[in-house]
Parts: sequence; structure tokens; C-alpha cells
Amino acid sequence: MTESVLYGGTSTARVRTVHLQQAKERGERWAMLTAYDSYAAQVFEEAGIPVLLVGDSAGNVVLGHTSTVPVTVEDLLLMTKAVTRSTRRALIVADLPFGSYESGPQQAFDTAVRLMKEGGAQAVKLEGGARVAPQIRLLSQSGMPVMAHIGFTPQSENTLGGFRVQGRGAGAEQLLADAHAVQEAGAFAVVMEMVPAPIAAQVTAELSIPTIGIGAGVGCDAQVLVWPDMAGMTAGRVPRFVKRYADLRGELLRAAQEFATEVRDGTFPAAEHAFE
Ligand SMILES: Nc1nc(=O)c2c([nH]1)NC[C@@H]1CN(c3ccc(C(=O)N[C@@H](CCC(=O)O)C(=O)O)cc3)CN21
Ligand SMILES: CC(C)C(=O)C(=O)O
Ligand SMILES: [Mg+2]
Repeated sequence: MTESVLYGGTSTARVRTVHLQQAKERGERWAMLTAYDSYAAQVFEEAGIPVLLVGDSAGNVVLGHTSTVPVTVEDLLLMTKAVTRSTRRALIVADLPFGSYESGPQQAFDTAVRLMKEGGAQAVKLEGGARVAPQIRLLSQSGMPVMAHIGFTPQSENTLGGFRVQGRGAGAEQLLADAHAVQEAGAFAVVMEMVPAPIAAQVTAELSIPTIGIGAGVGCDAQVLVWPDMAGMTAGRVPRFVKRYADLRGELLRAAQEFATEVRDGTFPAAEHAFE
């Protein structure tokens, strides 16, 4: 039996796409988190998270936009560099942002080359099913591993009619067709976002490549969350599929308030923080 290199492996070599396929064959689930900077990347690597996504959710969670639509290749390049410089073991996947791949395989190729060559990413992710199969085919045949993303695709929120579950009723046929199309085109894995759990489980059973769920139930091979959501760093309402594992925002708020209070009352800096 092959030793799992995803969790608890002794090697510092990068997790590779083939390891994720082997994990599926063994029925071993794994976790993916987003990362946008070196702090988070280092912590998640230490936690043994095998795959990190430099997601265009950065638009919402770090850049102050209200959607992923305004995120640029330059934005993602900067963050991808920070994440790849700070990690040795995790597989680093970079999102292709809105407008940087849809017009055709050549455009997708040019963007993916930048994220891999300049950013140091080992793989890229793009949104869409059968529609972007030509892009997936060219990239994967050119040595660029592609993660697909089907179901709710946030870059298309303006045509999908908002944040809605995809693949219900007649949409199930389309979702299954998209899943098979991205696998056939050469994707090494596929994210399924906001898909009914029974449909996501059916896709997972039918595909040989790993499925990564977000709001798609426990029947996927892997799960992904946006890290500031799962760590309680984002303010306000979070999508229903998010579980909060910490209250980092509350902790940081308390720390900032305490620092400000101690500065105002002269408690900080104390003698041990100053020089004779
Ligand atoms: N912070 C953050 N977390 C995410 O998961 C995320 C982003 N940003 N930005 C990019 C996309 C956008 N995503 C989103 C954003 C909002 C909902 C949302 O509001 N969902 C509601 C309504 C669902 C419905 O009406 O069916 C929910 O309660 O889940 C879902 C996915 C997922 N991604
Ligand atoms: C939610 C994940 C899959 C994503 O695409 C992102 O963070 O941008
Ligand atoms: Mg994304």
C-alpha cells in the first residue's frame, strides 16, 4: 500500500496532483484552504493542509471589493508570489481571474504561464464547465495542471442571478455534463460550489478525478473554505456552507483595543520594552 503523502508524510517534497488522485482511490478525504499571504500560507502548511488556493475571493476578503469581478492578474500574481515563497510542501493553485481566460485558449495560456512562471504556482484554477474545455485541454497538454470549478461560479454572479444553488432539477444534467467535460479535457480535480449534496455525491462517484466541495455536502473527495470565513475573520453574514472554527476577528479586535488602551494610559511600553 502507498503511504499517504497528503498528511503525515515525512518528505518535504511538494504534494502533487497524482497524490490527490491516489487519495481518491484510497477513499482518503483532504482539505483545501485559500491563502493570500505568507502568514496564512505558513500556518496552513504547518497544519498539514495539502493544497492551498490563491483564490480570487481575495477580492471580497482582502481587497475590499464586493465581488471577484474586479480582481486582476496583477493582484493575484502579487499574492501568489507571497504564498509560493513561504511554502515548500503544499500544492499551490492560483485562480485565473475574471476576464483573463474566457475569450479563448490562447488568453488562458498567457495568463496561466504568468501565474506559474512569475508567481511560482504549480497549478491554476478556472471557472466553467464544457464552455472552457478548450482552455483546460490546451493548458493541461502544455504542462499546466488545471483545477476546474463548476456549479455556482462566482465570477458569473451577474448572469447566474445571484448567489444560488446550481444543479437543481434540470440543472443536474448540465452539471453532470460539465463535470465529465472538464475531466475529459484533462482537469486534475474539480471544485463544485453550491450544488445539492446528492448530485455532488453522484458526480464524485462518476468521476475518476477528485471533487472538492464548497456547499456541496460530505460526499465529495475534498472540501474547501475561504480561510477568513472559517477562522471568523470576515465581518457580517457568511454563506450557509461556512463553519466558523475560530473567532480571529474578535481576538484581533480585543488585541488592538488593548494596545490602544495601554498606549493611552502609559502602560505600554514598560521598562522591558525600552532601552537604557
Ligand atoms: N468571503 C467569501 N467567501 C466565499 O465563500 C466566497 C467569496 N468570499 N467570494 C467568492 C465566492 C462568492 N461566494 C459566495 C458568496 C455569497 C454566498 C451567499 O450569500 N450565499 C447565501 C445564499 C444562498 C442561496 O440563496 O441559495 C447562503 O446563505 O449560503 C455564497 C457564495 C463563494 N466565494
Ligand atoms: C471558494 C474557492 C473555491 C475560490 O474559488 C476562491 O476562493 O476564490
Ligand atoms: Mg475563485
